[in-house]
Amino acid sequence: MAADAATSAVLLAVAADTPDAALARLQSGPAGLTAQQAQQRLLQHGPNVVAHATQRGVVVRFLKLLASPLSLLLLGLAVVNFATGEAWGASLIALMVVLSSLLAFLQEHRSNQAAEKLRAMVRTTVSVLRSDGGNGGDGGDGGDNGASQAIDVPLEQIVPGDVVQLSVGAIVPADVRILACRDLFVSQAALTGESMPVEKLAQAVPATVPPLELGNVAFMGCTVLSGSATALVVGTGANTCFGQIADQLAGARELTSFDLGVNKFVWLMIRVMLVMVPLVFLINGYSKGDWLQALLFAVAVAVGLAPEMLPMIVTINLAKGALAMSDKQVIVKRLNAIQNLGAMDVLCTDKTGTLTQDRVILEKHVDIDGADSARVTEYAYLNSFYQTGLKNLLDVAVLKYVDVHEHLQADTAFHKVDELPFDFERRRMSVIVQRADGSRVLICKGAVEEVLDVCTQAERQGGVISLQEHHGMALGRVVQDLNEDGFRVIAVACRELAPEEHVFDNRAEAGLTLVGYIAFLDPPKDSAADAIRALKHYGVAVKVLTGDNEAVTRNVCRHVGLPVQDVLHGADIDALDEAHLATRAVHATLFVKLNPQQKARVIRALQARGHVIGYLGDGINDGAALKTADVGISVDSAVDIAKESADIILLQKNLLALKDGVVEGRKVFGNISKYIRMSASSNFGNMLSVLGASVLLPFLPMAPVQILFNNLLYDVSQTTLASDHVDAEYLKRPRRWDIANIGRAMLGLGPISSLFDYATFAVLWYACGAATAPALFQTGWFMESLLSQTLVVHVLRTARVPFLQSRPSLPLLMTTSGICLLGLWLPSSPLGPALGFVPMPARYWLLLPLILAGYLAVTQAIKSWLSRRFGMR
Ligand SMILES: Nc1ncnc2c1ncn2[C@@H]1O[C@H](COP(=O)(O)OP(=O)(O)OP(=O)(O)O)[C@@H](O)[C@H]1O
Ligand SMILES: [Mg+2]
Repeated sequence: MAADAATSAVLLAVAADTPDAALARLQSGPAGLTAQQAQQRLLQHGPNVVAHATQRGVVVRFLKLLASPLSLLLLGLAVVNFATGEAWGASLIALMVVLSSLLAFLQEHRSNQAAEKLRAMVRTTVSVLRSDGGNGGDGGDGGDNGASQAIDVPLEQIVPGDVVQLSVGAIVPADVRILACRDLFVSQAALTGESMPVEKLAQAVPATVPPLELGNVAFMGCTVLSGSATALVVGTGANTCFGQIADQLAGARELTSFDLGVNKFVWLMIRVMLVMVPLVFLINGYSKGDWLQALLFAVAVAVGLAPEMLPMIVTINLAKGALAMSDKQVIVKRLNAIQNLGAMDVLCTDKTGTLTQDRVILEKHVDIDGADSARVTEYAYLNSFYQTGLKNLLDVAVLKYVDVHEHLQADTAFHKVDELPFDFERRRMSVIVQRADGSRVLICKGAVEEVLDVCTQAERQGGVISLQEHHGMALGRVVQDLNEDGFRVIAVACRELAPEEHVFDNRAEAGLTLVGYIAFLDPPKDSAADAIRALKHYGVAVKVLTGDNEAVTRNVCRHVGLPVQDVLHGADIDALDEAHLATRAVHATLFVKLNPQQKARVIRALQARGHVIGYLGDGINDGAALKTADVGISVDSAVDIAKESADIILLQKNLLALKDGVVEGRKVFGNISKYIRMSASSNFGNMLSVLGASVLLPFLPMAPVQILFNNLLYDVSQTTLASDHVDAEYLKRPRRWDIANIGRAMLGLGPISSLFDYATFAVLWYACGAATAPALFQTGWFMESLLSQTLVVHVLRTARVPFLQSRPSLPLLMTTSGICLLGLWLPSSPLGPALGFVPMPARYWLLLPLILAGYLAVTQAIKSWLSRRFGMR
């Protein structure tokens, strides 16, 4: 709270200063800081990031992994071992914990670095003034009147005192005091949820209002909607209004269904452990009378059940996936988004630039009867030329009319008075310009319906007619015809202003005279049709969410082969409650005339129906949708706010790259689920065996250290699973966490492994004379258990026939066979006696292959049945 008060105090003080005084207060100057000063302040204030998680030292991060509940539990069990004099057991457990934490740490470190490198490729920068430091630069006032230059600096390296330049589409990089600006409008939606643009000015304001209402301060995380500004950085990182909210939210990052599933699985294992372990302890204690050995045995069983490798397996897989995706020009900003990409079954996308090309051409300029009109182009040109908001593709296309510029002498014969920037509710924008003779005109352009709303009359054949009298139908027909021919249409209107009119806000857009329409060709992208087909093939439905109107969007959909089933309008959406919206949204493929909040609401409605939603967009109006979706996808050329909100960035604006990303996401998911299914079934099987053996045998079925060793070796064999191949059929459908299949694997396959364990017990007891030789029994079961678990990986990793129809990756083949050989060699190795192993008789060696072969064959049969019956993989 102290930081809160201090932060606001500085902001309030600076807001009340004149621009010069503000600069002085922060020991800066109009030319900005020198590079050296910036460097110093970066050390002093730290980087401009709100979450500190990534800043921790290496040691701290490692210790944090060691201190996970699971590791602590295991270390506790090691202490139990140690206290009872079982140094071997204690050190084995400790070794396992350190090994799994170390592997997890190294993987995390490597993947963090890789992810950082990838993130750097799409890093957002801000333009900062740096003085050349001619006047030396320790402390004192910055390079006051020295020369300065603007350089692009990553957002993280901004420091208090920096002078930054803001332009349209930029994210405000920190809490800043506006020093100078032109028609600056920002959206504070990220902070206040309020989506209407707020105008910011450079004048000093008294320090009485709540900070968020300061008219000359722009806050970190806000977006510049129009205009431009030079601003002084006041607070960075956690010392910003946004940083303080983010601090409260830290750790509350929404978990994906996959994260939740993994957590549930871990807890299931822990709960099973809590029931099993006391049971095993009591049975063995009573039946054998040696309570100490019973305790150690129970502890070892507990360790065997603990899924200590899971976090590492997940991280390795994600990191590998991110790297594979970067080869396909897909940059992953948030690793967890990878699973969602694989699970995504609906892709929502905006239209302009995604389904259509980045090239919009002004084709027609007509009056209200559809006859060519030069006046329309002239007015449209003045509007695009003088507006300071984002010059989107439409404006760019208008400004291509260079001869209009010369003919009008747009920059000398006119003088800009004011502007009313575009927003997604009004869907129009106006500029007010003054002619040489002093007369002023307001020129408005925007979506046809929205412009007509504010028109009362129209120009026709040199005269003006009232719109009430004019037949509304005929007016619409010109536009409708153009729309049906695939043109995007923008209406242009104007109003001559009375000399006494001086204050301009959105209310000035009333009583306008419609001048005519400009029509653009917005050609569909060649690759879009292929991509939509490919996504459909992979089980991903595509829906279009656009701010544009129905006719134009239908036309684009037709061209890219997207069948339109049902259309929902922004206005319809507002009228529906959550439940009805969800029902309608599932069937609709087209959502038109949406504002940014409606885009997000449609996504929430689909999510409520259990869909996993991807959203692809690149505009200021896509920020909310990108954050709401399970996986937000943007492109490198998008506005900053879209890039910052997205989880995944496509370096090429090509939907086909997205298909590759989806497949890669499913691979990652596939390999993680393999591990989970295998450990669920083998743990369950082991439990059944241990319980039975505890009841039946007069001695322990396996020595505690042997269980620990077995577990360690099996874990090592699994570390290469991330490299494994995934079958083509698996990749065909969206894959999401499926607890039922894990349950089936556990109950269907676990008992089979137990059955063959009992067969081994019989062989050892009756054929190998183990009834009187506990060490022989224990050695025999150790080998069978390790080999069967490790070999069955090859059966369970695929739904097909292993090796013949589906090959494992080389690394997986190497680790699994390496561990098997090690297991076979161990009893006769120098380490053997220390672990309580003895040499096995010839009969065992004859029967072991039969048991293993039988086990693998039966498992293969049951697995095939399960996958046919339940589509389980
Ligand atoms: N620069 C502009 N000048 C005038 N009108 C505009 C301008 N930009 C957009 N509009 C109007 O506002 C409508 C909504 O714009 P918005 O940005 O929400 O959607 P869009 O870019 O057309 O579609 P999408 O959401 O698919 O990107 C546009 O269809 C257009 O009619
Ligand atoms: Mg857009």
